[in-house]
Amino acid sequence: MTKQYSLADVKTHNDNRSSWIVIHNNIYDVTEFLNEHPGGEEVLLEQAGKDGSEAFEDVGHSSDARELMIKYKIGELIESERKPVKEKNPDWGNSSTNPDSSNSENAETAPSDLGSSQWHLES
Ligand code: HEM
Repeated sequence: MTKQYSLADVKTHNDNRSSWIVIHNNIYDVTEFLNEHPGGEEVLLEQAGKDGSEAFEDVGHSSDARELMIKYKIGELIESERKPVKEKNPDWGNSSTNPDSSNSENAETAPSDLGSSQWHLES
């Protein structure tokens, strides 16, 4: 059974002794993950005790990251506090980067066309 918590519950876990973060109505206990997070513990602590969905999406986390989260899930928000989830496509690149604009006239890094065929991920 998935446990349910309110935002008020989450709010009490807002430092490095206990860090809970809400992402898309799920609650994650990232206390043990703080010093493993590739993005650093600072950013996690900044979101600890609250809803970090937007911050999480802004980073454009990989699907690996999304898999990894499952491990830290401890529950869900109570129904009355859930928000509609606007998930971005977890695929490479998203809305803001249109493949059409890969008109590599302005080739920043690739030396002629020997470079990687993969398009450049700004993050
Ligand atoms: C349980 C929650 C989270 C997990 C499992 C997680 C996991 C990861 C992973 C695996 C990466 C490496 C890059 C990637 O695979 O996308 C990453 C990078 C990063 N994460 Fe998270 N993350 C979580 C929450 C957050 C939150 C709430 C923020 C808030 C801002 C955040 C900010 C970042 C940043 C800034 C980077 C570095 C991006 C870069 O250096 O290019 N993460 N995270």
